[in-house]
Amino acid sequence: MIEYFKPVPFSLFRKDKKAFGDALCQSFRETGFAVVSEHTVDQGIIDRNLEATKAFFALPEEVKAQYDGRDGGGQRGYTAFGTENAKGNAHADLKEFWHTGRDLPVDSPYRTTMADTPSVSEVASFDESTRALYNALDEMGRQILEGVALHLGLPEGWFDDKVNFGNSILRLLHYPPQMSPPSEGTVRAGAHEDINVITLLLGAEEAGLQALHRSGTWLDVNPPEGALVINCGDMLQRLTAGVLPSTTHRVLNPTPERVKFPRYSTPFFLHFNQDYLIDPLPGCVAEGGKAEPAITAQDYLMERLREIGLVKA
Ligand SMILES: O=C(O)CCC(=O)C(=O)O
Ligand SMILES: [Fe+2]
Repeated sequence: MIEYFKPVPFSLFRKDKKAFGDALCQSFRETGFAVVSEHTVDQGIIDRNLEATKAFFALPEEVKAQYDGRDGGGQRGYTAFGTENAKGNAHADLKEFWHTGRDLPVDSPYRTTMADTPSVSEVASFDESTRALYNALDEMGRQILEGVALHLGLPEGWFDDKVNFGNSILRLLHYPPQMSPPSEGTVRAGAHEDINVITLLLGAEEAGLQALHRSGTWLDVNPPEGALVINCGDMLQRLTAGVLPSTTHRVLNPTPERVKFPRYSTPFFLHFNQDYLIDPLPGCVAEGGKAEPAITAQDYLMERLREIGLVKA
């Protein structure tokens, strides 16, 4: 029997980057997902972020509503419970979330499309601890992409100048406890694909995350304590002509024993720079991939945000 999501230790990256990239991408090719153990994101940074996350979501609804990011397509700040729906899904997900974006230099040309993140005054450590986690996951993602580049036969730094000012987003997710059963057909997160290049996910130890294998089976993604879940998004799929697939995934409602427990998970959606033209890699097309027309990261993002209801058509 195939063992899906066998953790790939990040220590291998330091010994042999190509071997790390191959192990990671072998898992991506099979399921679109991989689990990375021994990652180097500082535990203190993770803990401080989680503490600030819990404090923020515990604030009164009207306080959180001051940070509503709906005008900007939900790309920064707060999105209330019951707002986002997965593409093609009639029901909104049973979650609320916060988005922290990149802290750009004052004179950055990317400011025209990338808004600042609101500062949260009610939780003293919020701005600092979310920024620290954003930066740590940004760096971790850059290193993961070195492995991906080597696997694809590209120079190891190939992604560096294509993601260094990317519109990457740290999402703090809160799925509240479900003391009474949710209405028919609603789930914590409906089946969807991620839009970005890769996603680095912390906090998936609380069960519920599943990935749809191409055989049609939903696979439980149950990372060991302290591991990172990494998955390919649509932009990486498009770049690799489908060789590294953006796999459909969802978060199920808790089992009866776990209904009292909230779920806090933290995906970091790593994006390309907005002006990067996503053009399929010739090597992947030669491998038998299916090429789609080139599109800029910004145009692609807007197309997808309309589909999930965060930007009105
Ligand atoms: O909460 C999770 O484990 C996954 C969340 C997710 O897939 C998303 O927000 O895109
Ligand atoms: Fe997702």
